[in-house]
Order: sequence, then C-alpha cells, then structure tokens
Amino acid sequence: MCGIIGIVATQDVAAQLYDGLTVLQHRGQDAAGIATADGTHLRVHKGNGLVRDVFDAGSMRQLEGRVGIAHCRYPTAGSEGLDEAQPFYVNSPYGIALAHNGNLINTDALRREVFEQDRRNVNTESDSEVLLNVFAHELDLQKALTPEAVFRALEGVNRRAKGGYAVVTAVLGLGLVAFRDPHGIRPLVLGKRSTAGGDEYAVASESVALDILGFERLRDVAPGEALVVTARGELFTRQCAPPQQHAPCIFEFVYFARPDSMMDEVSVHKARMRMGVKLGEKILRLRPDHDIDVVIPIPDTSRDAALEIANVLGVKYREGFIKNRYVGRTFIMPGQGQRAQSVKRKLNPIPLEFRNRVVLLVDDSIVRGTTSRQIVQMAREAGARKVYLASAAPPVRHPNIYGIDMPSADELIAHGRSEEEIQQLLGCDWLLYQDLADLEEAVSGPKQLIAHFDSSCFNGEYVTGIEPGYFERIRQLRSDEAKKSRRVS
Ligand SMILES: O=P(O)(O)OC[C@H]1O[C@H](OP(=O)(O)OP(=O)(O)O)[C@H](O)[C@@H]1O
Ligand SMILES: NC(=O)CC[C@H](N)C(=O)O
Ligand SMILES: [Mg+2]
Repeated sequence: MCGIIGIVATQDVAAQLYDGLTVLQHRGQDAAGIATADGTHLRVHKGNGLVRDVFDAGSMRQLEGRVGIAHCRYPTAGSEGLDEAQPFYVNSPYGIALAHNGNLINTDALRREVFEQDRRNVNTESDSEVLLNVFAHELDLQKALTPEAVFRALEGVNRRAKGGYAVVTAVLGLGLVAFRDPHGIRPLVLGKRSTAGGDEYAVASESVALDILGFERLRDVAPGEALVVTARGELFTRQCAPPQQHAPCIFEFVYFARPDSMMDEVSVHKARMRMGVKLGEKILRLRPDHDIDVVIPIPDTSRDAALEIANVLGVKYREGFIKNRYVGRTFIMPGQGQRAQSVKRKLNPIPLEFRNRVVLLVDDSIVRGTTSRQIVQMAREAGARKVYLASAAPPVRHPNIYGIDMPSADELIAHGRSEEEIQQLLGCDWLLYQDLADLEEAVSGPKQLIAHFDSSCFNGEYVTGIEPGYFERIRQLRSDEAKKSRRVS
C-alpha cells in the first residue's frame, strides 16, 4: 500500500514532498522517491529504504522545481529492488514521471498490448511502469498538451487498466496530473493553500500529508475523476470514466491509514473506535458474564478499537506491550522470516499487567497470524491466567489484489479454517472476530457515508471481476516461497 503525494506550489516543492512522505511512511517502507519538474527538466531521485535514508542534502538540492510528485513503496508487483522503485520516468511524449498506489490485475495483457500495439518496451516487472506507458501512449495520440487532451488520454487509460490505482504524475510543460480508479478503491485527497504568490495545490494518499504541510483539505478525488494543476496553479477537473460502484478498500480503515487521516469523508480514528464499540457489544452478547480483567491492545494500530472495547465492557484498558519505536510495521515487510523476527524485536510485555489476570488482547486484524501467535505466547509467559484475543476485522480468508500484498490464500491463517481451528493454532483460550456487517457499518458510520466497500479479502467478492487463472498466476509469482527463491537465485 504505497504512499503518494503531488504538489504544485509557487516555490520549490522537494522539501515539502519530503516532509509529506515522512508522514506517509507507514504505507511503504521499502523504497522512496521524488520527481520534480522545473519547466525544462524532470529530475528523479529514488532509492531503497526509508525516506530518511534515501535522501540527503545533495540529492535534495538537485530536485529543483515547483511541480513535483513523491512515492514510498510497499511492493505488490515485481521485486523490492531499486529498478522498481518509483517514480518511474518516460521521456516521450514531453517527459512524464509517475507514482502509483495500488495494483493492476491485467498487467500481463497490458504489457503485451503496450509492446505489440503501442511499440513500447517495459523493462521491469512493475505494473506501475506498464501504467505509465499506457498513459504515455494515450497522451501521445492527442495532438496537444492541454488539460482537455490529458483528460481524453485518461479516458483511454481507464478503459485499458483494470485494478486499483491512485496516481500522481508530473508532465513536463504542463504540471501535475492525478487520477483515481473508477471504483475509487485506492484513496486520493485534494488540498489547497493560498499564498501571496497565488494558489497552491496538493494531492495525497492521506489527508495527514496535507495537514502537516498546511494545505486545507478540499475533498477526495472522486472515483474515475482526474485533475490537472498547471505549473501556474490553475486547477482543472473532469470525470474520465463511466460511473461505477464506488468501493473504497476497507482495509485502509482497518489497518493501513493513519488514524489522524480523513478518507472518503470518514475519520479513520472514529471508524476504528466504532469497530471497538461493535466488538465490545458482541462480547457482551456472547458472554454477558465474561471474566475479562483487562483489555490490552497490540500496538500500534489496534489502540483505538481496544480502548472502546474496554469502555463498553467497563473493564481496565492497559498498555501491556511496549513497542520499540525504531522497528517498522511488520505486516508490510517483504518476507515471512523478516516479519516473524521483527515481532519479538518490536513488542515486549510489562509482566505486571498480565500476572494472574484474564486478559483480552486486541488486534486490528489477523492476517498471516505472525503477530498474534507470538503475542499470545508472550502474554502467557508474562503470567496471564487466560488469554483471549479479539480482532477488529473479520477473518482474512481471500487474497487482496488491489494494492495489499496478500496474493496467496494459503498464507492466510484463516484460509480454509474454522474459527475453532484458528484459535487452536494461535494458542488462545478464546478467539473472537468482528462480523463483516458490523465492520462495514463501523466504517460508514451513523451518516452511512460509504454504501459499498472493497471487502474482498473478507468475502472473496472482487469489484473489478477476475480473469480465470489469475489467482494461480499471482500465487506462483508472489507467494512468500516464490519471493524467497527469487532472492536466492
Ligand atoms: O497476522 P499478521 O500477519 O501478523 O498481520 C496483522 C498484524 O500486522 C499489523 O501490525 P504491524 O506491525 O504491521 O503495524 P502496527 O504497528 O501499525 O500495528 C496489524 O496491525 C496486525 O498487528
Ligand atoms: N502497494 C502499492 O501501492 C504498490 C504499487 C505498485 N504495484 C508497486 O508494486 O510498486
Ligand atoms: Mg499491528
């Protein structure tokens, strides 16, 4: 789930893109990059690692320009290597740099089309580079470089590309172009800042990036909508795909996004609190005479939900695990070995919060079970009398194909297993999952702001439709086993 941001300002934007990336870091830890356009040159700097490791004073100095885009990467296609770090660049037409959050599901077919019909070669395994070439070709077919021409080109892109995509591009001689897939699976938000020199605009995966840069959040980019901000700061917007069901990814609200972000008009923090309320109510329904002494979150993401569960149950909330702030998110690490090792380095219990107590551990989600398996064990070793585990999301039983790297169903602990079997595998005394209807209600909230979601990893329903054989192909390409063998060879 990568993070993207694009800015058009009245002064150089690289430093602001850098700051924006640092608050989107939780969306991708493998690589980062910035591209800027200064009228005659597009400059790109990218590398593997965290934002703070990729850039130094020298690389920042050469990123001149008042139009720019940036990306932090969590791979869902290709390798974790530098070749596939973003932004990508093509020199024709005009010079275009592109950064993409999401995942295309017709990459193979598009790559062939791009090569055979559009006569463009894509040298990496990245779906995003294929997407850039489709955009470049469609723009090449237009006879001018105007917002109108870009919108026509994007109608072509939306006809050809299938999957989840929120995209920012810098087009030399024009400015910033941003667009969101016709179902709005991936998030994208627009902000504005007025200065003495004129209006400035930014688009980003999450509103937190706008907040810290002092942009006012105007609105979300609509599904299928595109916008152009010229280098002079003029904003043009247009719907570039026929209307489709809006289906934002529910996992953004469960895990990916920062709680201080607003997404599709919903506060992620409030959505997570409502998840906690629903789960607390479910506990009271199933076990009105429960014996829970204390509710303990598995930090970070589960905190909002855990606090509300404790409130509903009327029991204590305690921070029983201390998180090492220098270890990143484990779920978005590329290999299972790395993920498993990091849980121990990341979380350590405070035994006095566990000793002789019946503890309810809360996590936002249980995906591969890497975290919860170890945490349940740690809670027992710290002296808990009984260990219960509640997940603010339902069992994850199906692959995600729109930008979260869960390509292989058999790596998911809940795939093909009953809740009793999962409980046994995790080693807890009671395992409780949120119901999907409750989760969807929790996110859409009392105002029912979102009618449909991409909840595919919970219910196996894929809003774009799926080609036969697709799952087997991505399993072969992207399972942990496949990735490991690629790393060795
Ligand atoms: O079942 P698993 O495969 O372990 O995946 C689920 C876990 O991974 C995530 O935590 P992560 O450490 O990535 O981030 P966080 O600190 O934001 O909770 C998520 O919050 C769960 O704790
Ligand atoms: N998580 C994402 O958004 C990934 C973007 C793109 N598919 C890549 O692998 O680089
Ligand atoms: Mg976690």
